[in-house]
Amino acid sequence: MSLDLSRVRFDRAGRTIIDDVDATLPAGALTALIGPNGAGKSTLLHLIAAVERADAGELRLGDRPLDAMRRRERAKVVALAEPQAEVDGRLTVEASVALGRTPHLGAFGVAGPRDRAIVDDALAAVGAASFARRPLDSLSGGERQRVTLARAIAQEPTLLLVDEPTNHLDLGSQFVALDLLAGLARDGLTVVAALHDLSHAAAYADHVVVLAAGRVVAAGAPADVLTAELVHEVYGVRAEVLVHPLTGRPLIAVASPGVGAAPAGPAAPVPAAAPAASAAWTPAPADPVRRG
Ligand SMILES: Nc1ncnc2c1ncn2[C@@H]1O[C@H](COP(=O)(O)OP(=O)(O)OP(=O)(O)O)[C@@H](O)[C@H]1O
Repeated sequence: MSLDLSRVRFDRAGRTIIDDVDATLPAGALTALIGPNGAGKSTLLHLIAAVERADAGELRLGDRPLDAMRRRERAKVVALAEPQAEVDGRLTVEASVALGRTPHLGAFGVAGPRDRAIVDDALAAVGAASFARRPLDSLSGGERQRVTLARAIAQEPTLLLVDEPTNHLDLGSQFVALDLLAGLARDGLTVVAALHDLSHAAAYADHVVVLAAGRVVAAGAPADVLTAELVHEVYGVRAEVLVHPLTGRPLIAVASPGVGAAPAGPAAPVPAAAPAASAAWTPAPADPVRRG
């Protein structure tokens, strides 16, 4: 089911943090929510997950307003995985992931074989089965991040919200996490991930929503939205959009305004003109990617 946000506003401490946001996050797709620090990404995820309540506007999942759902029902359909989720650190990984089943348990709160199988599958999906019996507070940041994701997956939601899913993860694990989210979207889930790495968004997202100062400044397919102009306007950095040599997806190369500029001072040589921006990157023969 798609998620539709209509004129959503949220004020906090006399400031408008989310400002008249309209967006459609498609069903069965991975939407990347991007934007600079403080843009409002986490806040928007909190409004969708009912951690906070919007001051105005409507949030609809399919044809149902989220606010019309009872708390338990909403907890069944919407899961939020965020790095700062507060869970007792003395719990084992397994017990923590089993909390994801809470909205689905009957009146006595007893987990059955199906619940346990779902927890096992979620642990396996994030590569956490080998440390399932360890207490949370013994884990590294990356291990903990995987457990947070497993808990949300075990919730079997219709809408999965993930705040910075690659936080703390090593290079290989980042791709495992993103592959997992993209796979869940292919299986029909509506997945929304707040991401900082624009190349991750370009590589994995079906849809991108760009927030800046609480407003949607662009939305659409990654190749249409993630342009050099947009990156400069929103992040204030120079960018060039290349073609990834391995995947063919957009690859956003960025540099701070100072990098590549002429050194200061009278003795500085006059720099050669910068090469014109090219739409595609052809790796040189010596490129290690090509040699492999
Ligand atoms: N409890 C609060 N009281 C006052 N302001 C808040 C509160 N929570 C968030 N804000 C402000 O709301 C704005 C949006 O914060 P939010 O965490 O949603 O941004 P973000 O896009 O997720 O940022 P980041 O990329 O840094 O995680 C920020 O300016 C933040 O300081």
